[in-house]
Formats: sequence, C-alpha cells, structure tokens
Amino acid sequence: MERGEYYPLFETKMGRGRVVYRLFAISLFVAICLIWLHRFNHIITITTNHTQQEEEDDRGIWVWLGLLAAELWFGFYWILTQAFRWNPVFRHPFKNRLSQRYEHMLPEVDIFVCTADPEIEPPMMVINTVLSVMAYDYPTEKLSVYLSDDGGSEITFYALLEASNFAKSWIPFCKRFKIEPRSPAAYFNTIIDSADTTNLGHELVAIKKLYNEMERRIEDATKLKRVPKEARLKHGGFSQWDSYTSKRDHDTILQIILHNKDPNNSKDVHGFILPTLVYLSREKRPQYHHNFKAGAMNSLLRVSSIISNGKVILNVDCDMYSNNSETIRDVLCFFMDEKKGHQIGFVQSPQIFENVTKNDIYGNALLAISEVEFHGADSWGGPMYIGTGCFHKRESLCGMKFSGEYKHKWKSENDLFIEGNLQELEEKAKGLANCSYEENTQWGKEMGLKYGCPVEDVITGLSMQINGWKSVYYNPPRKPFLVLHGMLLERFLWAYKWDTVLIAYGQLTV
Ligand SMILES: O=c1ccn([C@@H]2O[C@H](COP(=O)(O)OP(=O)(O)O[C@H]3O[C@H](CO)[C@@H](O)[C@H](O)[C@H]3O)[C@@H](O)[C@H]2O)c(=O)[nH]1
Ligand SMILES: [Mn+2]
Repeated sequence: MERGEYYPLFETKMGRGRVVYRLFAISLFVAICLIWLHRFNHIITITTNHTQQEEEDDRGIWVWLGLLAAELWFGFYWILTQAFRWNPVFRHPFKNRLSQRYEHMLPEVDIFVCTADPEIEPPMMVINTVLSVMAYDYPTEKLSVYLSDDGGSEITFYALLEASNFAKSWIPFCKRFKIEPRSPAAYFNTIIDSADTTNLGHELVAIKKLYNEMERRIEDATKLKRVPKEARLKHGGFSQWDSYTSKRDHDTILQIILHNKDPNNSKDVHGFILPTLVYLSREKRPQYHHNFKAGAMNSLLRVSSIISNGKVILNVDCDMYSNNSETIRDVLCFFMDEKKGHQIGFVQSPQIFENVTKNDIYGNALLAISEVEFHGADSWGGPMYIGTGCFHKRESLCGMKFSGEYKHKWKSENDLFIEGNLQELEEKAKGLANCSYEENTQWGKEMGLKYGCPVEDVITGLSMQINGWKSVYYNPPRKPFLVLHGMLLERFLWAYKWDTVLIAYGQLTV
C-alpha cells in the first residue's frame, strides 16, 4: 500500500439484472394498481347505480368487497417485499490483503456452540460441529471453542473429551492436507462419494480408524446412557455430576478441557498448541427461568470474557458445521476494514441445508431468503441476525451503542490477564453462569441476547441495528456453514421448539 492510498479489505457489488427487475416490478405495480382501480370502479358503480339488475348486484357486492380486501392486502404485502429485491448487493472480501496487513495482529475469536438435548441432538453430531470449528484455518492460540450444554449431559461431556483427544490428530491432518469440509463425518462422506483416497493414502486410513473407534465408544455410551467407568476414573470433570439432580436442577458444570496454561494436554500430535476448548452447562434451578438459548448465550458471553475474551464471537447451533475453513479470515475483512469496518456490528451467513433433494419441489431450502432477500436487506443496513452462522463484535452483542467517533482498536495482544491456575479460573467462571447472577442487571434487556421472545435472535439483531450498528450478509459460493441432515432433523427441532414456546407462554414451570 502506498502512503495515503486506501485499499479496502472488501468490496460491495450491486446485483446484476437490477434494471430488468425494476422494469418488471414497476410493470407489476401498474398492473396491481389497475386491478385495484377496476375493483373500486365496479364497486362504486354497483352501489350508486341501482337501476338495472339491482338484486343481482347487491348480492355480488360482498364478493367484490372480499376480493378487494384480499387484493389490497396482497398488493400491500408485495410492495413491502420489494424492499428486499430492489437493490441486492454482494460482498467480496480480500483475505490476502488481510494477511498482508494484519496477520500478526489478528484478533482472538470465541466460538459458541449450543446444544440442549442429547437425544434430539446426538453427541456425535455435536462433536462433529465442534471439531469443524476447531479446525478453522486460523492461529490456534487465538481460537477458543465453547460448548454450551443446556441438556447438562454427561454423555455430551464425555463425547467432548473424546473429541478433544481426536482433535490432536484431526487438526494437523486437516491443515496438512487442506481438506474441506472439516467436520469429520461430513468429510468422510465426501470421500465415499468421490472415492478419491489415493493421494492421502495410509494417513487417511489411520485417521478414519481413529474416528471410527471414537464413534463406537460414544455411540455405545449414548445407547447405554452411561459413561464408561475407565473414562470416569481418568477425568476428574465427571465428579461435577455428583450433585446433579436433573437437567432443570443442577449447579454450574464447567470444565476447561484444553487451554495453553495446561501444557501437557493442550498440544496436538506434532506439538502445536490446540484451540482452547471449554464445556459449560450453566446452573439451572426450577425457580429461575432459564430463557432458552438466549440465557445460554448470555452465560457464555460472561464466562468467555474471563477465559479468552475474544473480540469477535461466532455463534453456531450444534446441527450446523463449518463447511469452509477460511470463513473467519473472510469475515474479519469486513470487521477490520479501515473505513467501513467500524460500524459493522455483525456478519450473518446463510442457513443452507446439507442434503435437500435436488429439485426441492416444496421450497424447503428457503432459497428465496438466502439467495435473494437477504442480499436485498444488505443494502438497507444489513440482514437480521438469524441465531446461527453469525459473527458478532463482542461490543455490539453486549449492548454497546455505535457512535460516529467509535473506532475499534485491533491490538496485537489480548488485554486479558489470567491470574492463578486453571482450577481457580474455572471456579471464578462458574460464578458467572449462576442463575442468580442476572438478577437486577441489564442482561437480557440492554445487554446480550434479549429475553422473552421465541425468536430472540431476530429482536437482538434489530436492537443492535437500533443501537447504530450495521450488518453484512456474507454468502460466498462455497457456503460457510451447512445444516446437517437436511430438513428431517430440522422438522424434529421445530416440533421441539414449539414445545418450548408453549412451555414459555403456557406458564408451565420449567
Ligand atoms: O433451552 C435451550 C433451547 C435451545 N438451545 C439451542 O438453541 C439452538 C436453536 O434451537 P432449535 O430448537 O434448534 O431452534 P431452530 O428453530 O432450529 O433455530 C432457529 O431459530 C432460533 C430462534 O429464532 C435461533 O435461535 C436458532 O439459531 C435458529 O437456528 C440449538 O442449538 C439448541 O441446542 C439451547 O441452547 N437452550
Ligand atoms: Mn435448529
């Protein structure tokens, strides 16, 4: 970069075919107006002109009024939706420039994975998501992965311990062979599909064997609903379940599984540091409302603030794995752009389903939203936050308001200083995930995710925009995330969600 010259870290391109679409939209609008006019005219004629066919017309008027009402409504709705189609924009990050300029001062990134029920969301699925995000192409010492388990399940914890061991081989394998995607299950599926194993040879066979062994142990434990005795004896973390009564009544369970302060256990097979990995099951008591995912996310925000305090936060549901290992770098191009980056509060990527049938005759893939409407929203201050596959600046999520003077300082060093050893840190962090912590605070109102709404993500995103932040929609050809098992699992989850909504609004005790 020459002195004074500014090369942006991303560019925004207008959608092609805008003029054609606008002509089409205007012609449709004229047509809608003509239909309205026609209805009005006819209704006025038959109400004022009572001379001919009076009886017949009187009966017909209700049909005409009904049609007018329907057409007014649909026309009005159509006009509103044009905002999403009028000016679609597309974002293109330049990650080479990011590396050139900021490779040595890339920020810490915290990744929050949420799970809530080991039966609906099997531990194998959860750890595949965790492994996929641990294997991002990003300096591992700047990456922390937190699993929030609202199911408080020992099996999920056991699976995560297994995953932390497997990661020691998996992460170097991913980086060495630059494989995609980095969820082991998804990757092995692509291998079966393409049968292209020749260049990876015995290394692939070895890693697949390790994975299969781990899978068998976890599947066995899941089926038996019991953690193997040896595992329990080996890891002190299981003792935290001693005081456990039920999923809705237990102390905070928190375990820092991998951390660079624990040198014996935090390195991969080649001696390189692994990302920090933390298991959290926040305290639950029957007399306190847990506020579903929003409550879990807010606990994670506080707990992570004293363990890694990443300035950028990625939130994914456990049924959605990372499909592109470069996504963090791409997204940082938006946040770190010297001119436009300051105001960007969050970067949302689409929810794309892994294996929707090719023709998708029922429109299950929701392509109109992900391929058209969100691009349209992006030109009006940005898309909504849809709860998963979203990167936030910690400040925007914690309720800070954006003002014109605000400039984010990306420092080369994290300002977090950890006193004492890991046990002390765990104890301190547990306190932040207690039920009573939020009493008489702004959590759930002005800070963190908002409570009291089944679509907590949408209202949280809107309030960030009210606070002055803009958002960006990032939808590259290789999708950043894929939702697992297509719609089948999603259908189950919807059923489960409506159940939780009914519980919330039916005032049943939870
Ligand atoms: O008490 C709870 C309930 C749910 N979850 C997790 O929250 C996520 C989303 O819940 P789910 O039941 O799967 O809802 P969906 O309708 O599939 O989720 C969509 O809609 C939600 C509400 O708008 C968003 O929060 C999600 O991110 C978005 O994927 C899942 O990972 C759950 O494990 C918790 O952590 N605690
Ligand atoms: Mn879901």
